[in-house]
Amino acid sequence: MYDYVIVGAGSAGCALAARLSEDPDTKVCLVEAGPADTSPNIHVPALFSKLLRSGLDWDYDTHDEPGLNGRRLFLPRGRVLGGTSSINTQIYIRGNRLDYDSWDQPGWGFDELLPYFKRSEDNEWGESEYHGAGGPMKVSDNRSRNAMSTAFVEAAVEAGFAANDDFNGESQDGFGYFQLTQKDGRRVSASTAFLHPNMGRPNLTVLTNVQVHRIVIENGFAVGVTGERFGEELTVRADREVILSAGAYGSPHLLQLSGIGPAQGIAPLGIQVVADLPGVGQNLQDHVLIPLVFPHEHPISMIGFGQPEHLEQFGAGHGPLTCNGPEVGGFHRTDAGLPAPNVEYLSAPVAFVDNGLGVPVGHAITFGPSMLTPRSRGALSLASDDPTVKPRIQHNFFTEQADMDDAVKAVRTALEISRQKALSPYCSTLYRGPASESDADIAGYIRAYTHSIFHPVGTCAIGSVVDPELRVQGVGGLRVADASVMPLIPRGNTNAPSIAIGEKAADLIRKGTTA
Ligand SMILES: Cc1cc2nc3c(=O)[nH]c(=O)nc-3n(C[C@H](O)[C@H](O)[C@H](O)COP(=O)(O)OP(=O)(O)OC[C@H]3O[C@@H](n4cnc5c(N)ncnc54)[C@H](O)[C@@H]3O)c2cc1C
Repeated sequence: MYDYVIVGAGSAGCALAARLSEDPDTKVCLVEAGPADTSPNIHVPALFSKLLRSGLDWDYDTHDEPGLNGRRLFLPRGRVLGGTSSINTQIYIRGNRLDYDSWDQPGWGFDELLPYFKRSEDNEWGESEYHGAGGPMKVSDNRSRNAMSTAFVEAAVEAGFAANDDFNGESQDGFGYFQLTQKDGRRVSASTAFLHPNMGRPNLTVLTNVQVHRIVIENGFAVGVTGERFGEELTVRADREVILSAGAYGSPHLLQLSGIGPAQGIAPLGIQVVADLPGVGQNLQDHVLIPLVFPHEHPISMIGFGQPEHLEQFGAGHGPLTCNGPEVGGFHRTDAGLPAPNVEYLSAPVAFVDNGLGVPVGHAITFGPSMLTPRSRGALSLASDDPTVKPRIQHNFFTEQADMDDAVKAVRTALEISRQKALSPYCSTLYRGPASESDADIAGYIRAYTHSIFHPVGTCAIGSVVDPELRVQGVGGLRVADASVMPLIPRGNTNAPSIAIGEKAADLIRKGTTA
Protein backbone atom coordinates (compact mmCIF):
# COMPACT_ATOMS: atom_id res chain seq x y z
CA MET A 1 0.00 0.00 0.00
CA TYR A 2 1.29 3.43 -1.00
CA ASP A 3 0.11 6.93 -0.17
CA TYR A 4 0.40 8.07 -3.78
CA VAL A 5 0.46 6.13 -7.02
CA ILE A 6 1.75 8.12 -10.00
CA VAL A 7 1.13 6.71 -13.49
CA GLY A 8 3.89 7.63 -15.95
CA ALA A 9 7.57 8.38 -15.29
CA GLY A 10 7.83 11.17 -17.86
CA SER A 11 8.74 14.84 -17.57
CA ALA A 12 6.03 15.68 -15.05
CA GLY A 13 5.80 12.28 -13.32
CA CYS A 14 9.52 12.09 -12.43
CA ALA A 15 9.52 15.60 -10.96
CA LEU A 16 6.36 14.86 -9.00
CA ALA A 17 7.62 11.52 -7.64
CA ALA A 18 10.94 13.04 -6.57
CA ARG A 19 9.31 15.96 -4.78
CA LEU A 20 6.61 13.92 -3.01
CA SER A 21 9.15 11.37 -1.78
CA GLU A 22 11.29 14.11 -0.21
CA ASP A 23 9.11 13.50 2.86
CA PRO A 24 10.36 10.16 4.28
CA ASP A 25 6.94 9.49 5.80
CA THR A 26 5.22 9.59 2.39
CA LYS A 27 5.21 6.36 0.38
CA VAL A 28 5.22 6.93 -3.37
CA CYS A 29 4.89 4.40 -6.18
CA LEU A 30 5.77 5.51 -9.71
CA VAL A 31 4.44 3.14 -12.37
CA GLU A 32 5.94 3.23 -15.88
CA ALA A 33 4.96 1.22 -18.96
CA GLY A 34 8.46 1.26 -20.43
CA PRO A 35 11.81 -0.07 -19.19
CA ALA A 36 14.71 1.58 -17.36
CA ASP A 37 16.61 4.20 -19.37
CA THR A 38 19.76 2.18 -20.03
CA SER A 39 19.96 2.45 -23.83
CA PRO A 40 23.06 4.45 -24.93
CA ASN A 41 20.93 6.00 -27.70
CA ILE A 42 19.14 7.97 -24.98
CA HIS A 43 22.26 9.49 -23.48
CA VAL A 44 24.19 10.43 -26.65
CA PRO A 45 22.25 13.47 -27.92
CA ALA A 46 23.09 13.07 -31.63
CA LEU A 47 21.51 9.59 -31.65
CA PHE A 48 18.01 10.77 -30.73
CA SER A 49 16.50 9.87 -34.10
CA LYS A 50 17.40 6.20 -33.48
CA LEU A 51 14.82 6.25 -30.69
CA LEU A 52 11.96 7.11 -33.02
CA ARG A 53 9.70 4.10 -33.78
CA SER A 54 11.99 2.01 -31.52
CA GLY A 55 10.85 -0.13 -28.58
CA LEU A 56 11.16 2.99 -26.40
CA ASP A 57 8.52 4.87 -28.42
CA TRP A 58 4.72 4.54 -28.13
CA ASP A 59 4.82 5.17 -31.88
CA TYR A 60 1.45 6.81 -32.48
CA ASP A 61 0.16 8.21 -35.77
CA THR A 62 -2.65 10.62 -36.40
CA HIS A 63 -5.79 9.54 -38.17
CA ASP A 64 -6.22 11.01 -41.70
CA GLU A 65 -5.55 14.75 -41.34
CA PRO A 66 -8.19 16.67 -43.35
CA GLY A 67 -6.08 19.86 -43.57
CA LEU A 68 -3.00 17.98 -44.81
CA ASN A 69 -4.24 16.09 -47.86
CA GLY A 70 -5.48 13.24 -45.67
CA ARG A 71 -1.92 12.33 -44.61
CA ARG A 72 -1.25 10.49 -41.33
CA LEU A 73 1.49 12.08 -39.26
CA PHE A 74 3.95 10.31 -36.97
CA LEU A 75 3.59 11.15 -33.26
CA PRO A 76 6.47 9.76 -31.15
CA ARG A 77 6.19 9.59 -27.32
CA GLY A 78 8.78 8.17 -24.93
CA ARG A 79 7.94 4.80 -23.35
CA VAL A 80 10.83 4.51 -20.92
CA LEU A 81 11.93 6.10 -17.64
CA GLY A 82 12.03 9.82 -18.38
CA GLY A 83 9.15 9.47 -20.85
CA THR A 84 9.39 11.88 -23.77
CA SER A 85 12.23 13.77 -22.07
CA SER A 86 14.33 10.65 -22.79
CA ILE A 87 13.75 10.91 -26.55
CA ASN A 88 13.41 14.67 -27.12
CA THR A 89 15.89 17.16 -28.56
CA GLN A 90 16.64 18.82 -25.20
CA ILE A 91 15.79 22.42 -26.10
CA TYR A 92 15.17 24.33 -22.88
CA ILE A 93 12.33 26.80 -23.44
CA ARG A 94 9.61 27.91 -21.07
CA GLY A 95 7.28 29.84 -23.36
CA ASN A 96 6.07 33.38 -23.04
CA ARG A 97 4.70 35.15 -19.98
CA LEU A 98 1.53 35.84 -21.97
CA ASP A 99 0.86 32.10 -22.36
CA TYR A 100 0.42 31.40 -18.68
CA ASP A 101 -1.30 34.70 -17.93
CA SER A 102 -3.85 33.98 -20.64
CA TRP A 103 -4.67 30.57 -19.11
CA ASP A 104 -6.48 32.79 -16.62
CA GLN A 105 -6.51 30.10 -13.92
CA PRO A 106 -5.81 30.87 -10.25
CA GLY A 107 -2.24 29.95 -9.33
CA TRP A 108 -1.08 29.40 -12.92
CA GLY A 109 0.02 32.90 -14.01
CA PHE A 110 3.63 33.34 -15.16
CA ASP A 111 4.77 34.99 -11.93
CA GLU A 112 3.32 32.07 -9.96
CA LEU A 113 4.96 29.47 -12.21
CA LEU A 114 8.40 31.13 -12.50
CA PRO A 115 9.49 29.85 -9.04
CA TYR A 116 8.75 26.29 -10.21
CA PHE A 117 10.75 26.73 -13.42
CA LYS A 118 13.63 28.05 -11.33
CA ARG A 119 13.31 25.40 -8.62
CA SER A 120 13.87 22.58 -11.14
CA GLU A 121 16.78 24.34 -12.86
CA ASP A 122 20.55 24.23 -12.41
CA ASN A 123 21.62 26.67 -15.09
CA GLU A 124 25.36 26.86 -15.75
CA TRP A 125 24.93 30.64 -15.99
CA GLY A 126 24.06 30.70 -12.28
CA GLU A 127 21.14 32.25 -10.45
CA SER A 128 19.39 35.37 -11.80
CA GLU A 129 15.95 36.93 -12.01
CA TYR A 130 14.92 34.39 -14.67
CA HIS A 131 17.16 31.42 -13.91
CA GLY A 132 17.67 28.97 -11.11
CA ALA A 133 20.86 27.33 -9.86
CA GLY A 134 21.23 24.22 -7.73
CA GLY A 135 18.01 22.51 -8.89
CA PRO A 136 17.99 18.88 -10.11
CA MET A 137 18.00 19.63 -13.86
CA LYS A 138 21.20 20.86 -15.46
CA VAL A 139 20.69 23.47 -18.22
CA SER A 140 23.75 24.22 -20.35
CA ASP A 141 24.93 26.00 -23.43
CA ASN A 142 25.18 23.89 -26.55
CA ARG A 143 28.57 22.09 -26.75
CA SER A 144 28.39 21.27 -30.47
CA ARG A 145 28.02 24.57 -32.39
CA ASN A 146 27.93 23.36 -35.99
CA ALA A 147 29.11 25.91 -38.61
CA MET A 148 25.69 25.69 -40.33
CA SER A 149 23.94 26.57 -37.08
CA THR A 150 26.12 29.60 -36.55
CA ALA A 151 25.52 30.61 -40.18
CA PHE A 152 21.75 30.36 -39.68
CA VAL A 153 21.84 32.81 -36.76
CA GLU A 154 24.15 35.16 -38.69
CA ALA A 155 21.81 35.03 -41.70
CA ALA A 156 18.82 35.92 -39.54
CA VAL A 157 20.70 38.93 -38.21
CA GLU A 158 21.71 39.89 -41.76
CA ALA A 159 18.01 39.72 -42.68
CA GLY A 160 17.35 42.33 -40.01
CA PHE A 161 16.25 40.23 -37.03
CA ALA A 162 17.63 40.70 -33.54
CA ALA A 163 20.05 38.30 -31.89
CA ASN A 164 18.93 36.82 -28.58
CA ASP A 165 21.18 34.99 -26.09
CA ASP A 166 18.42 33.99 -23.71
CA PHE A 167 14.97 32.97 -24.96
CA ASN A 168 13.94 32.41 -21.34
CA GLY A 169 14.95 35.90 -20.21
CA GLU A 170 13.30 39.29 -20.43
CA SER A 171 12.38 38.99 -24.12
CA GLN A 172 11.70 35.92 -26.26
CA ASP A 173 12.10 37.61 -29.67
CA GLY A 174 15.21 37.11 -31.80
CA PHE A 175 17.61 34.41 -33.00
CA GLY A 176 20.40 32.45 -31.33
CA TYR A 177 21.65 29.17 -29.87
CA PHE A 178 19.26 27.27 -27.61
CA GLN A 179 20.20 26.32 -24.10
CA LEU A 180 19.80 22.57 -23.59
CA THR A 181 18.92 20.11 -20.86
CA GLN A 182 22.40 18.59 -21.00
CA LYS A 183 25.25 18.03 -18.57
CA ASP A 184 28.75 17.76 -20.02
CA GLY A 185 27.19 17.16 -23.45
CA ARG A 186 24.95 14.27 -22.32
CA ARG A 187 21.17 14.27 -22.22
CA VAL A 188 19.58 15.31 -18.96
CA SER A 189 16.10 13.78 -18.89
CA ALA A 190 13.53 14.06 -16.13
CA SER A 191 14.69 10.59 -15.11
CA THR A 192 18.42 11.36 -14.88
CA ALA A 193 17.64 14.66 -13.12
CA PHE A 194 14.90 13.65 -10.68
CA LEU A 195 14.90 9.84 -10.35
CA HIS A 196 18.47 8.59 -10.65
CA PRO A 197 19.75 10.51 -7.60
CA ASN A 198 16.77 9.37 -5.51
CA MET A 199 16.38 5.71 -6.48
CA GLY A 200 17.77 4.70 -3.06
CA ARG A 201 14.94 6.33 -1.11
CA PRO A 202 13.15 3.57 0.82
CA ASN A 203 9.82 5.38 0.43
CA LEU A 204 10.06 5.62 -3.41
CA THR A 205 9.15 2.55 -5.47
CA VAL A 206 9.62 2.72 -9.24
CA LEU A 207 7.86 -0.06 -11.16
CA THR A 208 8.98 -0.38 -14.78
CA ASN A 209 7.39 -2.42 -17.61
CA VAL A 210 3.92 -2.02 -16.08
CA GLN A 211 1.33 -0.71 -18.51
CA VAL A 212 -1.59 0.62 -16.52
CA HIS A 213 -4.92 -0.39 -18.04
CA ARG A 214 -7.45 1.23 -15.72
CA ILE A 215 -7.89 3.29 -12.60
CA VAL A 216 -9.60 1.37 -9.80
CA ILE A 217 -12.53 3.46 -8.64
CA GLU A 218 -14.60 2.53 -5.58
CA ASN A 219 -17.62 4.59 -4.53
CA GLY A 220 -16.55 7.47 -6.75
CA PHE A 221 -13.01 7.49 -5.33
CA ALA A 222 -9.77 6.43 -7.05
CA VAL A 223 -8.07 3.81 -4.86
CA GLY A 224 -5.42 2.40 -7.19
CA VAL A 225 -4.61 1.20 -10.68
CA THR A 226 -4.57 -2.13 -12.47
CA GLY A 227 -2.22 -3.03 -15.25
CA GLU A 228 -0.07 -5.69 -16.78
CA ARG A 229 3.54 -6.67 -16.38
CA PHE A 230 4.93 -9.25 -18.84
CA GLY A 231 1.46 -10.79 -19.27
CA GLU A 232 0.59 -10.81 -15.56
CA GLU A 233 -2.12 -8.65 -14.07
CA LEU A 234 -1.06 -6.32 -11.30
CA THR A 235 -2.94 -3.96 -8.96
CA VAL A 236 -1.31 -1.14 -7.01
CA ARG A 237 -3.37 0.49 -4.26
CA ALA A 238 -3.16 4.13 -3.19
CA ASP A 239 -4.16 5.22 0.29
CA ARG A 240 -4.48 8.89 -0.58
CA GLU A 241 -4.40 9.65 -4.30
CA VAL A 242 -3.80 8.42 -7.81
CA ILE A 243 -2.09 10.92 -10.10
CA LEU A 244 -2.01 10.47 -13.88
CA SER A 245 1.19 11.76 -15.50
CA ALA A 246 0.84 9.62 -18.62
CA GLY A 247 1.11 12.56 -21.05
CA ALA A 248 -1.24 14.36 -23.43
CA TYR A 249 -2.19 11.12 -25.20
CA GLY A 250 -1.80 8.65 -22.31
CA SER A 251 -3.76 10.47 -19.59
CA PRO A 252 -7.01 11.06 -21.55
CA HIS A 253 -6.72 7.51 -22.92
CA LEU A 254 -6.57 6.07 -19.38
CA LEU A 255 -9.38 8.29 -18.11
CA GLN A 256 -11.68 7.15 -20.89
CA LEU A 257 -10.75 3.47 -20.39
CA SER A 258 -11.73 4.02 -16.73
CA GLY A 259 -15.15 5.45 -17.57
CA ILE A 260 -14.21 9.11 -17.16
CA GLY A 261 -14.87 11.10 -20.31
CA PRO A 262 -17.57 11.89 -22.86
CA ALA A 263 -20.37 9.36 -22.12
CA GLN A 264 -21.42 9.29 -25.75
CA GLY A 265 -17.93 8.16 -26.79
CA ILE A 266 -17.22 5.57 -24.10
CA ALA A 267 -20.62 4.00 -23.27
CA PRO A 268 -21.09 2.47 -26.75
CA LEU A 269 -17.84 0.53 -26.20
CA GLY A 270 -19.40 -1.15 -23.15
CA ILE A 271 -17.43 0.91 -20.63
CA GLN A 272 -19.39 1.88 -17.52
CA VAL A 273 -19.54 5.67 -17.27
CA VAL A 274 -18.16 6.86 -13.92
CA ALA A 275 -18.13 10.58 -14.73
CA ASP A 276 -19.51 12.15 -17.90
CA LEU A 277 -16.72 14.65 -18.64
CA PRO A 278 -17.05 15.78 -22.27
CA GLY A 279 -13.71 17.66 -22.18
CA VAL A 280 -11.54 14.54 -21.77
CA GLY A 281 -9.53 14.09 -24.97
CA GLN A 282 -10.81 17.32 -26.54
CA ASN A 283 -8.92 20.61 -26.99
CA LEU A 284 -5.86 18.81 -28.43
CA GLN A 285 -3.23 21.32 -29.57
CA ASP A 286 0.25 20.86 -30.99
CA HIS A 287 2.97 22.71 -32.88
CA VAL A 288 3.84 21.80 -36.45
CA LEU A 289 7.14 22.22 -38.29
CA ILE A 290 7.35 23.19 -41.94
CA PRO A 291 10.83 21.99 -42.93
CA LEU A 292 12.85 23.44 -45.80
CA VAL A 293 15.75 21.19 -46.78
CA PHE A 294 18.89 22.50 -48.55
CA PRO A 295 21.41 19.84 -49.69
CA HIS A 296 25.06 20.80 -50.21
CA GLU A 297 28.54 19.29 -50.47
CA HIS A 298 30.12 20.42 -47.19
CA PRO A 299 30.94 17.33 -45.10
CA ILE A 300 29.86 18.81 -41.79
CA SER A 301 26.32 17.56 -41.26
CA MET A 302 25.13 14.97 -38.74
CA ILE A 303 25.51 12.05 -41.15
CA GLY A 304 29.28 12.36 -40.72
CA PHE A 305 29.15 12.09 -36.93
CA GLY A 306 30.47 9.04 -35.08
CA GLN A 307 34.14 9.03 -36.21
CA PRO A 308 36.65 7.75 -33.62
CA GLU A 309 37.73 11.33 -32.81
CA HIS A 310 34.07 12.28 -32.21
CA LEU A 311 33.72 9.44 -29.69
CA GLU A 312 36.84 10.67 -27.94
CA GLN A 313 35.49 14.23 -27.87
CA PHE A 314 32.15 12.97 -26.53
CA GLY A 315 33.99 11.28 -23.68
CA ALA A 316 35.41 14.69 -22.82
CA GLY A 317 31.93 16.29 -22.96
CA HIS A 318 32.01 18.10 -26.28
CA GLY A 319 32.08 17.59 -30.05
CA PRO A 320 29.46 16.72 -32.64
CA LEU A 321 27.91 13.77 -30.78
CA THR A 322 26.59 16.28 -28.24
CA CYS A 323 24.53 17.84 -31.07
CA ASN A 324 20.84 17.81 -30.12
CA GLY A 325 19.62 18.32 -33.72
CA PRO A 326 17.97 21.75 -33.77
CA GLU A 327 20.89 23.64 -32.22
CA VAL A 328 19.63 27.12 -33.06
CA GLY A 329 16.45 28.98 -33.81
CA GLY A 330 14.53 32.12 -33.21
CA PHE A 331 11.23 33.59 -32.11
CA HIS A 332 9.42 35.90 -34.51
CA ARG A 333 6.08 37.67 -35.03
CA THR A 334 4.51 37.34 -38.47
CA ASP A 335 2.82 40.71 -37.79
CA ALA A 336 4.57 43.43 -35.84
CA GLY A 337 1.34 44.21 -33.98
CA LEU A 338 1.14 40.77 -32.32
CA PRO A 339 1.57 40.81 -28.53
CA ALA A 340 4.17 37.99 -28.58
CA PRO A 341 5.98 35.72 -31.08
CA ASN A 342 3.81 33.29 -33.04
CA VAL A 343 6.68 31.45 -34.77
CA GLU A 344 9.68 29.52 -33.48
CA TYR A 345 12.26 28.83 -36.18
CA LEU A 346 14.32 25.67 -35.77
CA SER A 347 17.51 24.86 -37.66
CA ALA A 348 19.33 21.51 -37.66
CA PRO A 349 22.58 20.54 -39.42
CA VAL A 350 21.06 17.56 -41.22
CA ALA A 351 18.38 16.64 -43.78
CA PHE A 352 15.40 16.19 -41.44
CA VAL A 353 12.84 14.60 -43.74
CA ASP A 354 9.66 12.52 -43.49
CA ASN A 355 8.80 13.32 -39.88
CA GLY A 356 12.40 12.66 -38.84
CA LEU A 357 12.08 9.05 -40.04
CA GLY A 358 13.78 9.48 -43.42
CA VAL A 359 17.43 8.40 -43.49
CA PRO A 360 19.48 11.32 -44.87
CA VAL A 361 21.67 10.32 -47.79
CA GLY A 362 23.71 13.51 -48.25
CA HIS A 363 24.83 16.58 -46.35
CA ALA A 364 22.18 19.26 -45.84
CA ILE A 365 20.76 21.89 -43.53
CA THR A 366 17.07 21.89 -42.56
CA PHE A 367 15.24 24.84 -41.09
CA GLY A 368 11.75 26.17 -40.97
CA PRO A 369 8.96 27.63 -38.88
CA SER A 370 7.19 25.89 -36.04
CA MET A 371 3.81 27.58 -35.60
CA LEU A 372 3.25 28.54 -31.97
CA THR A 373 -0.35 29.71 -31.69
CA PRO A 374 -2.57 27.27 -33.60
CA ARG A 375 -6.32 27.86 -33.68
CA SER A 376 -7.02 24.34 -34.97
CA ARG A 377 -8.10 21.87 -32.30
CA GLY A 378 -8.02 18.08 -32.40
CA ALA A 379 -9.25 15.23 -30.24
CA LEU A 380 -8.26 11.85 -28.84
CA SER A 381 -10.93 9.17 -28.50
CA LEU A 382 -11.06 5.45 -27.80
CA ALA A 383 -10.73 3.12 -30.77
CA SER A 384 -11.46 0.14 -28.51
CA ASP A 385 -12.07 -0.74 -24.86
CA ASP A 386 -8.92 -2.90 -25.10
CA PRO A 387 -6.21 -0.84 -23.33
CA THR A 388 -3.50 -2.22 -25.60
CA VAL A 389 -5.17 -0.80 -28.72
CA LYS A 390 -3.88 2.68 -29.59
CA PRO A 391 -6.40 5.51 -29.29
CA ARG A 392 -7.69 7.44 -32.31
CA ILE A 393 -5.82 10.75 -32.54
CA GLN A 394 -6.78 13.51 -34.93
CA HIS A 395 -5.05 16.88 -34.70
CA ASN A 396 -6.93 18.72 -37.46
CA PHE A 397 -3.79 20.71 -38.32
CA PHE A 398 -4.47 23.62 -40.71
CA THR A 399 -8.23 23.22 -40.68
CA GLU A 400 -8.41 26.91 -39.68
CA GLN A 401 -7.54 29.33 -42.50
CA ALA A 402 -5.86 31.76 -40.05
CA ASP A 403 -3.29 29.05 -39.23
CA MET A 404 -2.46 28.74 -42.92
CA ASP A 405 -2.22 32.52 -43.37
CA ASP A 406 0.36 32.79 -40.57
CA ALA A 407 2.32 29.78 -41.81
CA VAL A 408 2.58 31.12 -45.37
CA LYS A 409 4.14 34.33 -44.02
CA ALA A 410 6.48 32.36 -41.78
CA VAL A 411 7.72 30.19 -44.66
CA ARG A 412 8.37 33.31 -46.73
CA THR A 413 10.54 34.69 -43.91
CA ALA A 414 12.48 31.41 -43.74
CA LEU A 415 13.18 31.67 -47.48
CA GLU A 416 14.34 35.26 -46.99
CA ILE A 417 16.81 34.07 -44.33
CA SER A 418 18.05 31.34 -46.68
CA ARG A 419 19.08 33.98 -49.25
CA GLN A 420 21.42 35.85 -46.87
CA LYS A 421 25.17 35.83 -47.39
CA ALA A 422 26.04 33.82 -44.28
CA LEU A 423 24.01 30.86 -45.58
CA SER A 424 25.20 31.10 -49.18
CA PRO A 425 27.63 28.11 -48.84
CA TYR A 426 24.73 25.89 -47.78
CA CYS A 427 21.50 27.16 -49.29
CA SER A 428 22.00 27.43 -53.06
CA THR A 429 19.76 24.38 -53.73
CA LEU A 430 16.30 23.97 -52.25
CA TYR A 431 15.46 20.25 -52.30
CA ARG A 432 12.32 20.36 -50.16
CA GLY A 433 10.45 23.64 -50.38
CA PRO A 434 7.64 25.42 -52.24
CA ALA A 435 7.81 25.65 -56.04
CA SER A 436 7.48 29.46 -55.86
CA GLU A 437 6.68 32.10 -53.29
CA SER A 438 3.06 32.46 -54.33
CA ASP A 439 0.52 31.93 -51.55
CA ALA A 440 -0.86 28.90 -53.39
CA ASP A 441 2.51 27.19 -53.83
CA ILE A 442 3.54 27.80 -50.25
CA ALA A 443 0.17 26.54 -48.95
CA GLY A 444 0.46 23.49 -51.22
CA TYR A 445 3.92 22.75 -49.85
CA ILE A 446 2.66 23.14 -46.27
CA ARG A 447 -0.17 20.67 -46.85
CA ALA A 448 2.22 18.15 -48.43
CA TYR A 449 5.21 18.33 -46.05
CA THR A 450 4.22 19.71 -42.63
CA HIS A 451 4.75 17.38 -39.71
CA SER A 452 4.12 17.55 -35.97
CA ILE A 453 6.99 18.87 -33.87
CA PHE A 454 5.67 16.73 -31.03
CA HIS A 455 4.26 19.11 -28.40
CA PRO A 456 0.71 17.80 -27.78
CA VAL A 457 -1.15 19.41 -24.87
CA GLY A 458 -4.61 20.32 -23.65
CA THR A 459 -6.57 17.04 -23.51
CA CYS A 460 -7.32 17.18 -19.74
CA ALA A 461 -7.35 20.96 -19.49
CA ILE A 462 -7.51 22.96 -16.28
CA GLY A 463 -10.95 24.53 -16.13
CA SER A 464 -12.56 21.75 -18.15
CA VAL A 465 -11.38 18.32 -16.97
CA VAL A 466 -9.37 19.24 -13.87
CA ASP A 467 -9.73 22.16 -11.48
CA PRO A 468 -6.83 24.56 -10.75
CA GLU A 469 -5.60 22.08 -8.08
CA LEU A 470 -5.46 19.48 -10.89
CA ARG A 471 -8.27 17.37 -9.34
CA VAL A 472 -10.39 15.46 -11.84
CA GLN A 473 -13.92 16.78 -11.65
CA GLY A 474 -16.48 14.28 -10.40
CA VAL A 475 -14.03 11.66 -9.04
CA GLY A 476 -12.30 11.79 -5.64
CA GLY A 477 -8.62 11.07 -5.02
CA LEU A 478 -7.63 11.54 -8.64
CA ARG A 479 -5.48 14.20 -10.29
CA VAL A 480 -3.76 14.72 -13.61
CA ALA A 481 -0.32 16.37 -13.75
CA ASP A 482 1.37 16.55 -17.16
CA ALA A 483 1.19 18.43 -20.49
CA SER A 484 -2.46 17.45 -20.90
CA VAL A 485 -3.61 19.96 -18.26
CA MET A 486 -2.40 23.02 -20.23
CA PRO A 487 -5.53 24.82 -21.43
CA LEU A 488 -3.57 26.63 -24.17
CA ILE A 489 -0.30 25.55 -25.78
CA PRO A 490 2.71 27.67 -24.71
CA ARG A 491 4.80 29.58 -27.22
CA GLY A 492 7.74 27.19 -27.14
CA ASN A 493 8.85 23.64 -26.48
CA THR A 494 6.91 21.78 -23.83
CA ASN A 495 9.39 19.81 -21.69
CA ALA A 496 10.24 22.56 -19.17
CA PRO A 497 6.55 23.54 -18.79
CA SER A 498 5.62 19.86 -18.15
CA ILE A 499 8.32 19.60 -15.49
CA ALA A 500 7.08 22.85 -13.89
CA ILE A 501 3.58 21.30 -13.77
CA GLY A 502 5.02 18.26 -11.96
CA GLU A 503 6.82 20.56 -9.53
CA LYS A 504 3.68 22.58 -8.80
CA ALA A 505 1.50 19.47 -8.52
CA ALA A 506 3.77 18.26 -5.71
CA ASP A 507 3.13 21.45 -3.75
CA LEU A 508 -0.62 21.28 -4.38
CA ILE A 509 -0.72 17.68 -3.16
CA ARG A 510 1.53 18.38 -0.16
CA LYS A 511 -0.77 21.21 0.84
CA GLY A 512 -3.44 18.50 1.09
CA THR A 513 -5.94 20.19 -1.15
CA THR A 514 -7.73 16.92 -1.96
CA ALA A 515 -11.45 17.22 -1.27
C1 LIG B 1 11.16 13.75 -30.84
C2 LIG B 1 10.73 14.78 -29.82
C3 LIG B 1 11.48 15.92 -29.63
C4 LIG B 1 11.10 16.87 -28.68
N1 LIG B 1 11.94 17.91 -28.43
C5 LIG B 1 11.68 18.74 -27.41
C6 LIG B 1 12.63 19.73 -27.05
O1 LIG B 1 13.70 19.84 -27.66
N2 LIG B 1 12.34 20.54 -25.99
C7 LIG B 1 11.16 20.44 -25.32
O2 LIG B 1 10.93 21.25 -24.42
N3 LIG B 1 10.24 19.51 -25.66
C8 LIG B 1 10.48 18.63 -26.65
N4 LIG B 1 9.60 17.64 -26.93
C9 LIG B 1 8.35 17.56 -26.15
C10 LIG B 1 8.52 17.23 -24.66
O3 LIG B 1 9.56 16.33 -24.44
C11 LIG B 1 7.17 16.73 -24.08
O4 LIG B 1 6.19 17.73 -24.27
C12 LIG B 1 7.23 16.40 -22.61
O5 LIG B 1 8.24 15.47 -22.34
C13 LIG B 1 5.87 15.87 -22.14
O6 LIG B 1 5.93 15.53 -20.78
P1 LIG B 1 4.75 14.73 -20.07
O7 LIG B 1 5.15 14.56 -18.65
O8 LIG B 1 3.45 15.40 -20.34
O9 LIG B 1 4.65 13.32 -20.82
P2 LIG B 1 5.75 12.22 -21.11
O10 LIG B 1 7.13 12.72 -20.84
O11 LIG B 1 5.45 11.67 -22.45
O12 LIG B 1 5.48 11.11 -19.99
C14 LIG B 1 4.42 10.21 -20.00
C15 LIG B 1 4.91 8.90 -19.38
O13 LIG B 1 3.79 8.09 -19.08
C16 LIG B 1 4.05 6.77 -19.48
N5 LIG B 1 2.74 6.13 -19.72
C17 LIG B 1 1.81 6.50 -20.63
N6 LIG B 1 0.74 5.70 -20.56
C18 LIG B 1 1.01 4.79 -19.57
C19 LIG B 1 0.30 3.69 -19.03
N7 LIG B 1 -0.90 3.33 -19.48
N8 LIG B 1 0.87 2.98 -18.02
C20 LIG B 1 2.09 3.32 -17.53
N9 LIG B 1 2.82 4.36 -18.03
C21 LIG B 1 2.28 5.08 -19.03
C22 LIG B 1 4.90 6.93 -20.73
O14 LIG B 1 5.58 5.75 -21.07
C23 LIG B 1 5.78 8.09 -20.33
O15 LIG B 1 6.93 7.65 -19.65
C24 LIG B 1 9.91 16.69 -27.91
C25 LIG B 1 9.13 15.56 -28.13
C26 LIG B 1 9.53 14.59 -29.06
C27 LIG B 1 8.69 13.36 -29.25
